[in-house]
Amino acid sequence: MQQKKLAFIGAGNMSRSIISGLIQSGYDQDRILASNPSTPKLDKLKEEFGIQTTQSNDEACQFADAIVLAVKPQMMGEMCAALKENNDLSDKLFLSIAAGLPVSRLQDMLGGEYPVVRIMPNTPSLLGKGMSGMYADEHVSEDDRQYVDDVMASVGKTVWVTKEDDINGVIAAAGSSPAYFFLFLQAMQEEAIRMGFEKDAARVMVQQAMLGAAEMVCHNQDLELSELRAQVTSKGGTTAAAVNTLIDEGLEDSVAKAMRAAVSRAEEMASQL
Ligand SMILES: NC(=O)C1=CN([C@@H]2O[C@H](COP(=O)(O)OP(=O)(O)OC[C@H]3O[C@@H](n4cnc5c(N)ncnc54)[C@H](OP(=O)(O)O)[C@@H]3O)[C@@H](O)[C@H]2O)C=CC1
Ligand SMILES: O=C(O)[C@@H]1CCC=N1
Repeated sequence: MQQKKLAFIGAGNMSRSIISGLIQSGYDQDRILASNPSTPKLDKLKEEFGIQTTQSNDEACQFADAIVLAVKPQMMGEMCAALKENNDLSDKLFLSIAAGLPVSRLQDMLGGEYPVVRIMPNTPSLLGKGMSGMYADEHVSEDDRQYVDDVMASVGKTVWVTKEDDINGVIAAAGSSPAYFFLFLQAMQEEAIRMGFEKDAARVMVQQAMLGAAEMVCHNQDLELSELRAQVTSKGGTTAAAVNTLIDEGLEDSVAKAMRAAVSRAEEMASQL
């Protein structure tokens, strides 16, 4: 992989996930820098991954060939305004991981038609198990697309979308979705505790079941998900009783509604920011 000097502006959860994955895959730590207004997260990143850190976004900008815009969408306007005021942004490649902010809006904020790749990653990038959807328009060169793909592929799987709006679908299916699974596990753990298990035992059971189920899915690409489910479900047995309850209680409809809510919220953010 090309090892551009890469700066992360905003050293929160998502930057940490990507940086961790990058270091594990051998990216040169001296070519990664993170900036953040407060120091505790920076100190942790420096200690754990040996990367450079600063409290100055301008310093980060001057260091970098490529800049990951990793602040909350609501902070992006103010942060970019200061960046363009104090720095020459020509020759920079921007990678935005912000939900709900289109490339054109980011270019407005940065004050020029700079190359911006929109990325929708997720936090399992921390373990190299991320899923990132990406979009780039004609301002981004083939080389830069390849670089961004290499960066995100080093922390998980990547997919490119050709219509920018499809990034919102990626948010619903992959960016936000780890939280859906955590909620499901949380509900299961709580019920196992009510059934009398210790908290730790309840957690081990549900997490190992989910890990096993995820591995089954990944290792059986030729089988439909419904077939994997059928293999667990004995006729008239316990699984059928449980799964039919989930279906009768409207699980599938709830999941569909939740995913559509994520898309709607991304659209709403795009119109508000
Ligand atoms: N978390 C997730 O699963 C995903 C998040 N995203 C996107 O990633 C982006 C970051 O989210 P996430 O990491 O969760 O958020 P966090 O709140 O964890 O991180 C944001 C960081 O930005 C810092 N910050 C605030 N203002 C500035 C500024 N002016 N200059 C530099 N840094 C600043 C904050 O510092 P401090 O805390 O010190 O104020 C904080 O450390 C968002 O745009 C989100 O949409 C995308 C996909 C998944
Ligand atoms: O909740 C959010 O808005 C961000 C985007 C996807 C995951 N976290």
